[in-house]
This record gives sequence, C-alpha cells and structure tokens, in this order.
Amino acid sequence: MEITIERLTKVYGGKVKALDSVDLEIPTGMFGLLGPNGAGKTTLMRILAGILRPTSGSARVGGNDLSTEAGRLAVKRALGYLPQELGLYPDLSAHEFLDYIGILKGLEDKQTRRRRIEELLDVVGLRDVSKRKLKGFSGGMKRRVGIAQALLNDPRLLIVDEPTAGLDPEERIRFRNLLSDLGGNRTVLLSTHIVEDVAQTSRNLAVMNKGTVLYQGTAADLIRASQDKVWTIETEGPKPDGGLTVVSTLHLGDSVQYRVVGEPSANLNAKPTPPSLEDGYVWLMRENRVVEAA
Ligand SMILES: Nc1ncnc2c1ncn2[C@@H]1O[C@H](COP(=O)(O)OP(=O)(O)OP(=O)(O)O)[C@@H](O)[C@H]1O
Repeated sequence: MEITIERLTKVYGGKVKALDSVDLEIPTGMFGLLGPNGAGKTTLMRILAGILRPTSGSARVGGNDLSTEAGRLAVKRALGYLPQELGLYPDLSAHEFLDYIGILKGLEDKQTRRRRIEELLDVVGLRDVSKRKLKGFSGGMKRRVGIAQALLNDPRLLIVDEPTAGLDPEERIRFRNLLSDLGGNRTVLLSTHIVEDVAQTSRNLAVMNKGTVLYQGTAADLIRASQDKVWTIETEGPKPDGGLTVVSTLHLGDSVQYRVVGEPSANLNAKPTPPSLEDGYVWLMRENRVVEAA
C-alpha cells in the first residue's frame, strides 16, 4: 500500500506551521520517519490516519484520497494505528482488552474474534500472560498489547508513533524484531527520534525537521552520503573541536575515543571510519545546520 503526499501543510491555530509543503513517497514495506521532537512526525501520521485534516496539500493512501469522506473511510478500514499514548484499561486482562477493541473494530463473530486474538497474542509473545491484568504489565508488554490491538483488523497500513520510547534495551530490541516481522506485504510507518530503531528495521526512510523533509530515500544512500566524513580520534587531551560534531564517546582507561563527523585537521591524527546510519543522520543535520559543530 503506497502513500503519496504532495505539498502537505498543517498550520495549528493560524500560527504554528507543523508541516510545511511536505512531499513524500512511501513505498510498501517498513518505512522509518526520523526526526527530532517537534519535527512534525505525529502531525503527519495523524493526517494519514484520518484523525486530523491538513490545512492544504494532498495525501493518497493506496489510491484513496484523504480529502474525501470515502477516501478517509477506506483508509480507516485498512489502517492499524498505535499512537504515542494509547489508553489501556488497567483492570482488564490483555485478552479482555483485545476482545473489547475487537468488538469496536467490528469483529462481530465471537469465535472468529477469539481465534484472531489468540493468534495475535502469539505474534506479540503474550499468550502466557493473556489473563493477567494490564496494570501489572511492563512498558514493553503494554506496547506489545498496543501492537496487537492495531493488528486486529489485519491492516495493510500500520502506523506506529514513537513505539520504543521509554523501553529498556532488551524490550526495545524485541519490539524492533516484532516490527520487522510485520513488514512483509503491508506498509509499516515507524515514527521515531531514535536512529537505531530505523537502522534495525527499515530500508527506506525520511528525515524531517521543523515541518520539512530533509531527506528521503534508502538508509544505504544516507549512510553513503557521509562516507569520508566520519573519523575516530583517540586522545588523552581535551575534546577535539574545530568544527567537528561528536557522534559518540568511548572512555578507554587514560584516553578517550571520539567518533566525529566533519573535516578534522591533520594534527588530530584522525582515522577514517566506515559510516553508520547515525553518522549519516548527524551529517545530514550538520549540512542543514540543525546541529551545531563544536
Ligand atoms: N494541537 C496542537 N496545537 C498547536 N501546536 C501543535 C499541536 N500539535 C503539535 N503542535 C506543534 O507542531 C509542531 C510539530 O509537532 P508534532 O507533534 O507533529 O512533532 P513530532 O515530530 O511528532 O514531535 P514529538 O515527537 O515531540 O511529538 C511542534 O512545534 C508542536 O509544538
């Protein structure tokens, strides 16, 4: 299910331009939407989910025009959505909650609903705890219940907004693996400010900042764009400056190893380093003056 977005603009209250003439082509499969807080990711996803109307511009999801009532209805039928803050009912069990959402989503036949719920509890690894109340669930387990509810209607478009925020590293990895498995022949739109979430799941991505798209294409091309710009500097002295952006720091006994993006001067003894997606992202942010160099 492909998504075509043209000159999409959203202005809140006549003042805040959350989206500024965004053009985006989202193909079938996993797609990462990356950007810092306030970039406009949630606004874009709420428009695609049919919850919010744009100020101007157009969006088509699988050929359905979101500016028409019929288009929005068709998209809603094909959609699974996991918002940032999904309200769970703490006194319901996972099974009871999914049963309730299933009824709301129109899965009327009790047997069919039960089979679907059990299938999904297996997919998200919660079958064994399906009778426990949600109030006892960890953050990662709650997020997996969220994915299960979004999958109840077997959506061709799955939208997940910042799903790994606040998860511990183990839960985050488990959740990423789950999302990757869900790609297949549906479109999964993953919004996040964590580069590693996208690096581990998505071949295609867009980077947004302040309502505009800074990059769209493959992760591989963004990585390639920072080729020859990434360096490792090991020093016992002060942090290297001179217009470099530090991506990460590793303390090694007496010395410190800095991974930097930029053009270090010869006296820093910098070693060329193969770039990662995070380096590509930092390079892009530098090019667009979103991050300041040291
Ligand atoms: N209902 C609203 N009314 C006014 N301004 C809003 C509203 N919702 C969002 N904004 C503003 O629009 C801009 C984009 O917000 P949005 O939530 O879409 O970004 P985001 O990339 O999802 O960031 P975050 O991860 O922090 O949610 C921000 O400046 C935000 O303050």
